[in-house]
Amino acid sequence: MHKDIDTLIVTPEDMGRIDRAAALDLSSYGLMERAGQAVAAAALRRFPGALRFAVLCGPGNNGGDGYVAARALQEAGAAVAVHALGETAALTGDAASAFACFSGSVAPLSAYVPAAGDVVIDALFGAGLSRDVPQAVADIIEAVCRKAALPVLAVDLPSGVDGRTGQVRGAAFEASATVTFMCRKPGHLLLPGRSLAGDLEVFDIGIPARLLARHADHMRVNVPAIWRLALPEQEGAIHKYGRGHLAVFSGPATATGAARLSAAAGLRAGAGLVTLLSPREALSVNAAHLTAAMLKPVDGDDDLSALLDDARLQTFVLGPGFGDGARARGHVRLLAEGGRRLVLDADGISAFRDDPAALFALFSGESPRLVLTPHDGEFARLFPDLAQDGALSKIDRARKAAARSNGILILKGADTVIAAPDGRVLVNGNAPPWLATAGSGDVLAGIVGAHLAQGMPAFEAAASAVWRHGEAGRIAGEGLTAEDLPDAIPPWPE
Ligand SMILES: NC(=O)C1=CN([C@@H]2O[C@H](COP(=O)(O)OP(=O)(O)OC[C@H]3O[C@@H](n4cnc5c(N)ncnc54)[C@H](O)[C@@H]3O)[C@@H](O)[C@H]2O)[C@H](O)CC1
Ligand SMILES: [K+]
Repeated sequence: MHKDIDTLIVTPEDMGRIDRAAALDLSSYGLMERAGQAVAAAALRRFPGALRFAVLCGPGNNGGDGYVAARALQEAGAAVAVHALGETAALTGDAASAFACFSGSVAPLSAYVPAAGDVVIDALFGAGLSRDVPQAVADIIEAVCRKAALPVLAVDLPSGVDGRTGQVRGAAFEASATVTFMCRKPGHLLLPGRSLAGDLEVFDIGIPARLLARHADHMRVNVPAIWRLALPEQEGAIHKYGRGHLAVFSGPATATGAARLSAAAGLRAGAGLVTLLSPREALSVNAAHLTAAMLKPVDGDDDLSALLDDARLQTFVLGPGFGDGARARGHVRLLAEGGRRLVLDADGISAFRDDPAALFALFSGESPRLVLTPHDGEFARLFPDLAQDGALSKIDRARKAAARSNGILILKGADTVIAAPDGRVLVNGNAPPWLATAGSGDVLAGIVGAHLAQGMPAFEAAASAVWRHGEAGRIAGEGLTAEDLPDAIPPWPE
């Protein structure tokens, strides 16, 4: 994976480790000073019309950033009201130093009365939030966000958002913007944290990149730089078999549309050839709607076995509109035993709900050639224990599921997570909300299949497919239907 730190995602726990390591070489108060100054600068830049900045400071270093910001705002000539949660005498370390440098008055949090023209600087809790927010904080959040509807600038994270999971602990501010330091945290990217954070600014407070790289896990934002080197060759006229042959299983005559969407997306995403494998009873309905894709009859395992004699057929999509669970299981077994690469989606996933271990056993023990594309409901069918474990973030769930299945997980949603068995994880961020429409997943499965067919490694094939799918959603625009998506799949990024 590429080495840039701008795409790194760092858990609050790892960030704490990084801070401590940085404090060996640098002044940790210096880091806080830069953090607080950056918050003040963002506040002045974003809210030039503010009548007053209400800086709400918590008991830890997030509060410390708040005191630095309050001082900087005051020095800039802005009106500032500072309110503290808990006793300021109990502040320790850098937060105590920041408080000592602030010369204005500090009132209790409970005394804050939101006023029109206020901009709230939320420095109550950041990376150190360890439990649900106290009732007094929930009340202030209600007063600020719901009753007074004031703009909020959050320091590091909106208070109440768990930086590790993006989940709300009791209540959370809804910020117009958030200033965080060095790297994004999972809570900035996973929902609902992502929408509560508003516009995110990542400010460099001077922690050396080598420390970030040394302590960070293998979590990143899904950007083209990560998989660009794994893109298929684009040069010259490549023979259509050279661009790979993708096969997509169709459902019965009453449910063929989903597979055709996958097939159309596969062609647009660059597969040289796409063949729809259709039950005989659905051949005519499929034939009536296909132009560029080819069509072959497959009813049972015997038909499929015969087809697998063709070594050019290496990549399959099974699941969209497929229906029949028993048939799906039989086909998946043949494909696995035949060493094929498989995108398993929708009904293909559900087919293994009674015995997920049987699926994982089929694809165990070698480099991943299974890509699973569940939404949350399908995920719970294969990984019920992970789905129910409230302590896990979406990143944790995808990662554990990838390790267990020896497959690439695309755990779908507006904050899709892509995970590999070796621990690599990407969080996707380019999907517009209107991409969540019927058939959208079928298109994604087809793009993943096309990338696999072109020889990309499974993780990179999946990540780039999720990204192109998101771009297609943007290009097709609001109000799109899934039928619009294949034509909107963009070329590979430069
Ligand atoms: N490199 C950086 O990112 C830097 C970040 N800085 C800021 O420091 C905070 C993290 O500070 P920390 O003291 O670890 O945590 P918090 O201030 O978020 O809160 C800890 C504090 O609050 C108590 N607490 C936790 N949860 C609750 C709760 N639900 N109810 C009541 N009290 C709670 C806990 O016991 C502690 O006392 C980071 O976010 C940045 O803003 C630094 O400026 C340096 C560089
Ligand atoms: K905060």
